Amino acid sequence: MRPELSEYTPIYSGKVRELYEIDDEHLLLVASDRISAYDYILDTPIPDKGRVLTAMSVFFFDALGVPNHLAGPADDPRIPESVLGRALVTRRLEMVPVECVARGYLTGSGLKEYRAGGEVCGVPLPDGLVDGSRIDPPIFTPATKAAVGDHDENVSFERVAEDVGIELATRLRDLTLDVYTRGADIARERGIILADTKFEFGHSSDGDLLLADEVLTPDSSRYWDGALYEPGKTLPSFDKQIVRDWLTKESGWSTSSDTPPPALPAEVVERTRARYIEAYERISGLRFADWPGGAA
Ligand SMILES: N#Cc1c(N)ncnc1-c1cnn(Cc2cccc(F)c2)c1
Repeated sequence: MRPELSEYTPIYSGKVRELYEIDDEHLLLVASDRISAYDYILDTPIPDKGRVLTAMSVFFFDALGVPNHLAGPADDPRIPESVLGRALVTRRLEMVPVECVARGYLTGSGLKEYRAGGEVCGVPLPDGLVDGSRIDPPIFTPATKAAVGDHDENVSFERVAEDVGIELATRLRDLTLDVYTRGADIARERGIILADTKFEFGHSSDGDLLLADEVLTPDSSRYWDGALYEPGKTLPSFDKQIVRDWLTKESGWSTSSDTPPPALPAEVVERTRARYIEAYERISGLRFADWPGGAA
């Protein structure tokens, strides 16, 4: 008999995820079906989004073999039936207050910084790069965790070293670039570009540095369709472009509108759900139908 979610103490609620306390040593990390676009949490959920992203994290935790915070399998008996498949039992860590970002392609806030000064987080880049340019080797572009609703602030490696010490900063950078590179290689072999990603790390009570949070999901990363890749052409998001295009080209809503986006039509919801499942099945080589939880 599985416990009820109400038996656990909620300790954090993010835009699309929640964190609960199971006991002194363990947390329950829950991924919702909520989707964000243009800094809004949309009214319409995407069925199975939470389960697909949880499955992707577990695939990469297993595939990359990096010491991590997972404390049980996807069907751990401590996981309530109501969130089975979209929740994981983790060890409670002392989180390192750094958003560990790796970029293998120039876009987003990195492109903005580059255009302003030819560098990203203090890392100089060659002249002449454009949106979508490959950055090879990938670069470590950390950020400080923003308050809820704010954007993270990009900072230099030197600032991270001031905050957490040079030894830990160096380990964070090396681990971030190594895990990103191996994850990007796995995705690229399947025709999907992992442009950038954000990791979080924490220390266990034994003092071990462990990879935490979600790993290489479409919510913590930018995924592009490799078949569409062209430097200089703004690349559509593999998972969110269907929603973005409907909102800005068909719904009558605009990003400059001061009203929240409208509800999504069923057809957009279903196509988006299919994109998440496609990304998971292509990258992992596994069938989403075999993942726990879902419609009884
Ligand atoms: N992972 C992890 C973790 C851990 N293993 N131990 C202690 N704290 C955290 C922790 C704290 N904030 N977050 C972000 C986060 C993740 C998921 C859902 C949310 F609502 C918020 C993660």
